[in-house]
Amino acid sequence: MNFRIGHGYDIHRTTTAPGRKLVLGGVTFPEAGFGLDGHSDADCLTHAICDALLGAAGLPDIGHFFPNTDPAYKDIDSQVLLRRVTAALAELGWRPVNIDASLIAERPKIQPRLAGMKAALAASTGLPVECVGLKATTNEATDEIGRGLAIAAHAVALIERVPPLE
Ligand SMILES: Nc1ccn([C@@H]2O[C@H](COP(=O)(O)O)[C@@H](O)[C@H]2O)c(=O)n1
Ligand SMILES: C[C@@]1(CO)OP(=O)(O)OP(=O)(O)OC[C@H]1O
Repeated sequence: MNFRIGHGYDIHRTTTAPGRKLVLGGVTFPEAGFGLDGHSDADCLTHAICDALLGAAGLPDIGHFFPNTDPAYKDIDSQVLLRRVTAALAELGWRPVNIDASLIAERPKIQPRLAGMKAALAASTGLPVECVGLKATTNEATDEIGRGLAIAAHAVALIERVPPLE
């Protein structure tokens, strides 16, 4: 089989802890006035994409490869992890074809920063930017995300075998 698809989901609580910046899709939002809680930089969008790629390849999830008990991953830039996931897939003869993700965040406004986020994710996965889909929606003030207590992301990824099997 030359193509596989995968899905990933992640959610992180918002925090106003000092020094904790909001990072989504490799882009920092200093104007947000809050960050996300986590062992890494807590970039839930990038974590969901990592899991979609890993799932497509039939591999265990992000926490298996980068445990949240390992000091090596304290505050790590999740683009580093996405590059490592892409490299791990390449070792197994897989490369991403496209990714598509949805961010669920009451704020900040993502739209003005979408191009920068797509560019960062394209660079980390080796994809052309037009093969990176990204959307944002609020949860219309419902539930914890809607009250600004968390930000979540869903992602899907298609990967292909290189070289293709006969
Ligand atoms: N954090 C967000 C959420 C939404 N957007 C943009 O606004 C549009 C409308 O959002 P709804 O939740 O009312 O559907 C959405 O389609 C996005 O373009 C955003 O930029 N940042
Ligand atoms: C990448 C890791 C590393 O600790 O990041 P966290 O910030 O702990 O985020 P989470 O999505 O809960 O789990 C993934 C972890 O492997």
